[in-house]
Amino acid sequence: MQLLGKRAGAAPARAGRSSAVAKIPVVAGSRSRVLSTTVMATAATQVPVKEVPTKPIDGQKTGTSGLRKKTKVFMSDNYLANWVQSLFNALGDEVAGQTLALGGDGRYFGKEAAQIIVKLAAGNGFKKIYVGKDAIMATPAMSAFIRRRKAYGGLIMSASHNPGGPEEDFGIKFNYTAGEPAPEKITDKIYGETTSISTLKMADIPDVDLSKVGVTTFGGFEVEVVDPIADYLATLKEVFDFGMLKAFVTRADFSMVFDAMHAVTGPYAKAIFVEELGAKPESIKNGVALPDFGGGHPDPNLTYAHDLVELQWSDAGAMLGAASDGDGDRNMILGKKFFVSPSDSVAMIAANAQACIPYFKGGLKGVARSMPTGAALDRVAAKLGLPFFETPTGWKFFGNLMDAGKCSVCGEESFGTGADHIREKDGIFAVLCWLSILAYKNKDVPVGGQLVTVEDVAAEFWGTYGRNFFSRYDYEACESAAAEKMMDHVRSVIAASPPGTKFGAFELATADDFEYTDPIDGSVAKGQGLRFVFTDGSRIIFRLSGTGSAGATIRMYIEQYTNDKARLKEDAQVALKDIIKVALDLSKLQEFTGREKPTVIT
Ligand SMILES: O=P(O)(O)OC[C@H]1O[C@H](O)[C@H](O)[C@@H](O)[C@@H]1O
Ligand SMILES: [Mg+2]
Repeated sequence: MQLLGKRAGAAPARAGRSSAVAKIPVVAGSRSRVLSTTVMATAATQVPVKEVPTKPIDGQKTGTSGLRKKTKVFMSDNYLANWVQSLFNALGDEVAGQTLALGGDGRYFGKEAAQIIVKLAAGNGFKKIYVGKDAIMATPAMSAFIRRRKAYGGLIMSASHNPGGPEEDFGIKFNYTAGEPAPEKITDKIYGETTSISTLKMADIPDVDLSKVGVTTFGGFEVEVVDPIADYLATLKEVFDFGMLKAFVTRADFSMVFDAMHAVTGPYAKAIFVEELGAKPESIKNGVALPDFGGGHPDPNLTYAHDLVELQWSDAGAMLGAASDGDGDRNMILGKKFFVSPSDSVAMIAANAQACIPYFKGGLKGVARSMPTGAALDRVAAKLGLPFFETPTGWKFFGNLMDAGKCSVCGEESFGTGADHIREKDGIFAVLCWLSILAYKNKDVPVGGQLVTVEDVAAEFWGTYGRNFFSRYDYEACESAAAEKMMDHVRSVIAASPPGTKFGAFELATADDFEYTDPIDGSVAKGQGLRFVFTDGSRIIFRLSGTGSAGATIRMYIEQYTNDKARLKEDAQVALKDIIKVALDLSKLQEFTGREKPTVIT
């Protein structure tokens, strides 16, 4: 991937400085006035700029998905401004005259943060910033927006599925020109800049009213407040057959429930499922987006989306149950009394995509999954003769493959599913995929007939491919030193275990610390997870999470394959009991961490 000058022809303007006294007409909403100022102005946009002294702040290193910290930390001193200025410094001259997009998941501090970022964008020579109304834009919607509007990049204010509010988390990340999370080459550079930053370039302009769609200009700088849903919806309409979906969703014998967890997808779900596809308004649960997500933990998994799980396991359960996370990129898919493991979901989508989804009607270019993700997708790739890629954890690793036309559908065990229509994982996309599969498979079933269910789709898949039982145990907020010691111990077990070593009934084929060489740009990512692969294809993997915000989160991933027809519907925890014991024994996890039980089981 070419880093800088990616859209070289687009904006030759330079952010040179002019210290001339500037008389700058300002139109802010209905107000119109003239600012007289002696501060510097960008040559590109003729906006007055204050150079505000600042000092480096420790610990501004970007993790798996941007910078995430406690909201109070983000609100303190120049914490947010330092990071954003460091980003602009890292991008250098490239930003002058460019267009930026901005939005977030609506969490606490988002609107205030947006005002700071607008001023920094103007002060650093951008000529335009799009801001989602009320500073809102779901992560996949931002990716779609950047691509449709050919923006230079976008800033997403989100800590994803982490709780929000004054005592909880805030976050920010940068997505680049193709709508993809910034690659490590950029995030490393940003971090470098945070350690030596001395000046913030803040435009001396008033706050913008973000509650109304419209354009406000300050000299040559433009702020356009946009509907955060329209572009995303337009992209989804290019992927799916909305006519077929509407006909299915409005069937009297179909029901769905989507739990927005009081996070950003509430308004999107209303616009897409209810207004476009005709789902009943009561299909959307917790649809009002709140700055603290109603005090919840907006992570769509069996633990945190428990209201939805309870509903789906009750007699009132819908045919399709789904949930999305804080910023709308994750998804969980449920049938009636049935959970689709994310590793299976991506494989089932890939297996059915060509028949059920217009965007894929020419077939898939290739598929990819992250290393710890269960290997059902591998079997689909083999059967369909598709290129297959195994990447490290983190959506950013799919970007190059997609840009190079090598990957159409990809997914992660961490409730992420997506495709090359954008460069982020996409919760609502996954739900629309499942709706498309159900609509297609039921197209000849008369109303009142025996509908093909989510569980039937899974059973058909397992019947064809066999089943990769998968489970992930999370041990959240462990003491960091203890977690590191455990990982060191596992490394020593790997070093002492040649192929053929027996672990209980399992015979080791290979064990390593996963390393990935990007086939497109040759970049190497090391230390991406300690894995044990056994001769029957079973796997045990240990990683430390890159997204936690307190202590260390240990993730233990377990997988075992069967094509024994009698066992296909077994409960995963029962099927995996023996290998889970092997994993706990070999890692001495309980001994090192003092944890008897995981905090989350997927
Ligand atoms: O296991 P972690 O490092 O916490 O990452 C878990 C997940 O976090 C985010 O959602 C990233 O976008 C994913 O790509 C990643 O799989
Ligand atoms: Mg997310």
